[in-house]
Amino acid sequence: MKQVIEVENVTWRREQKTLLQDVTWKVAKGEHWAILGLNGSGKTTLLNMINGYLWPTKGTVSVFERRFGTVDLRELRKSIGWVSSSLQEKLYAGDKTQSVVLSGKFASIGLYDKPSKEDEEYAIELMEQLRCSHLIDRTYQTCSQGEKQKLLIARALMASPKLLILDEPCNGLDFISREQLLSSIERLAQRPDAPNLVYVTHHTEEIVPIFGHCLLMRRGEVFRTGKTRDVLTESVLTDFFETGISVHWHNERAILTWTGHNVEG
Ligand SMILES: Nc1ncnc2c1ncn2[C@@H]1O[C@H](COP(=O)(O)OP(=O)(O)OP(=O)(O)O)[C@@H](O)[C@H]1O
Repeated sequence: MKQVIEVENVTWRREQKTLLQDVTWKVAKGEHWAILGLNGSGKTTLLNMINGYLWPTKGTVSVFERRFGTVDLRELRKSIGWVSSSLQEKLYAGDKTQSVVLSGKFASIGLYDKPSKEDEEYAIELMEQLRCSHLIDRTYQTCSQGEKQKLLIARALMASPKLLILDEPCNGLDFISREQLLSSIERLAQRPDAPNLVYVTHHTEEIVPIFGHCLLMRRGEVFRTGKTRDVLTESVLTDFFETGISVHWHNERAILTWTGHNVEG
């Protein structure tokens, strides 16, 4: 398997609105991508399409070289982890943290099947890797936002996905928790069995060096794809945001400053 995602000339229309317009995006095995775009630019719509929850009006979508329309989507989804705090925030309130992680093995909310000893050990191992094993025996609702995000990533990893989508995982995190979570994600990418990562964010400084490629979405269209260093430049971002942007690289992360005047508050 060489290609993980192949979205070709995809258009999606809903209620006379074109929400995705001729989107082409390819992710090869081993690449980790960041997706950047303003609110409403179509990022979630695109991810829904990759998970087979939406069907393109035009164009084709293949994941793991299997074209939608010819595959069992439920089977395929077992290989895709999607971590989105807004989706899962309320679901596990009273569950023990390790049960939340373990339930990822069964793609269930709550734990209904009896896990094997190996599964239990693997859940603990993942919690250790994500530096959240100290939370064992606590209930999910008592964990902080940053701790919950780590648990949800560990949960997604329980199913050994080949593709892991991290949808704004640093939302609501304080500075330290954010840096800790980014370090966990970097360590995860260095594992020999690491899944391909897709990281959705509004903040370029969260795009750590493991994200070698970047997709810019604007108004339902692909504005630019390419190597992160070629995409996160002053000239590209000034065009993209339609206002003056200066870019300063620090620890191989792009820090943006607004220098333009044509944005109204
Ligand atoms: N089912 C739908 N019917 C009509 N419009 C929709 C539907 N789903 C999304 N939209 C619209 O499509 C546009 C793109 O939405 P989408 O959620 O993909 O953006 P996004 O880039 O993920 O935004 P954000 O960064 O705010 O999460 C928005 O204008 C949204 O209101």
